[in-house]
Amino acid sequence: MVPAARYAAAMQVVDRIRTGTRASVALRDWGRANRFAGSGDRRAIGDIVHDVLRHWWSSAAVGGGDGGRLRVLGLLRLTGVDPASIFTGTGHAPDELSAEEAVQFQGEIPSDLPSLVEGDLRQRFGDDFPGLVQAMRGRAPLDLRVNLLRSSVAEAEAALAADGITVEQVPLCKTALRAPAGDRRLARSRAYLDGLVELQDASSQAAVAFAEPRPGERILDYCTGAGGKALSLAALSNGPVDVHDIAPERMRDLPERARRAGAALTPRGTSALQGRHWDLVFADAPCSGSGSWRRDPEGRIRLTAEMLAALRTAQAQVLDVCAPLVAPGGRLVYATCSMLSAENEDAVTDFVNRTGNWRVCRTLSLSPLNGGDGFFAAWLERT
Ligand SMILES: C[S@@+](CC[C@H](N)C(=O)[O-])C[C@H]1O[C@@H](n2cnc3c(N)ncnc32)[C@H](O)[C@@H]1O
Repeated sequence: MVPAARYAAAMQVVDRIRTGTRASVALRDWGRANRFAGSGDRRAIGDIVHDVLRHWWSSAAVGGGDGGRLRVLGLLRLTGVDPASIFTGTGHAPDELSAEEAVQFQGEIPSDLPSLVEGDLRQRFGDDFPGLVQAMRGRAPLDLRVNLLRSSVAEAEAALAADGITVEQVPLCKTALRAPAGDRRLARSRAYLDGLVELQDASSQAAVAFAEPRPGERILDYCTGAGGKALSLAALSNGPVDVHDIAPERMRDLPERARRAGAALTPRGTSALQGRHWDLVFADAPCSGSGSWRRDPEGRIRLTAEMLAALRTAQAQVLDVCAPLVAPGGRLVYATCSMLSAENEDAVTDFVNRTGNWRVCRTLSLSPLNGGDGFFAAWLERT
């Protein structure tokens, strides 16, 4: 497919997303209905669609409407691509621009953050808010975590270099390496297949390092999910980690991941937690994911006030259930990949006020302005 035809396809997909279809479903359906398109075409169309999602409101404003065609027009203008080179009307390219569509947008460009959270972020970031908005429109970097159970940072760098993958260290965390975005050799590289490196954003790594998992400690990852943090906890503590999730099926790939990483992870059902204690309980709570909206840009257009309220309830539950699991003298580290006060500082302040015998010792607050995803962590101890 020529580039203009890919943009035309992206317009169709965006039209479906706009009416509520998940982006992954709309892209999959488009691929099934257009079998002539190769994997390179499908990837390129997906990239355009995700760029539109990252510019959801600004592309509509600058393009002059909220349909797929005008959002793609807006995206081209915002990213400095001449629309006339795409809207040619030839072959499978989009039709030429009408006189009305050719009129340039004059006015203030919206932030591409949902109005539900924009005020909070504007207040939090102050003078840095415009920089945050710009950063959130970009694509997320491709970060790796060196698995200290299998390799040193230098050895991992050398193994990646042997497969032609050049990485750079990320200042956010000593185990974090950044690979060129979209480097598809990674999944076949020896460093990855042998468990020397894992895919993990540098801020996630920094949140685990913030919890200071130490050798010999009893550690529970209470919201394990796919297990990225659990593997990281095991590597930093050089010891076993107990893993739990309210939806255990989310941990189904973990035994294989743990085997590859050389990590000792022990699944614990909810009933098996009663009456037991851990020196470190790590609670990577369900959240809006606002810190990773570059990676999952659809999240920003789907978030509703009801979802946020439900997440706040779940976060409070997670904190309340985790508190009694912490051994005397131990710590509870609450983490989210969110940048919203409601899910972060407010959630831990409410917990401290509710329980009366916990305090916040310190917090970590990261955003894309620090170079990785947005992330929050709070170190909580009993008073
Ligand atoms: C942010 S994700 C965890 C991501 C994971 N730690 C990782 O590093 O890939 C949150 C997880 O919390 C789980 N969860 C939600 N509510 C929970 C609860 N009340 N108790 C325990 N886990 C819960 C979800 O099933 C989900 O897997």
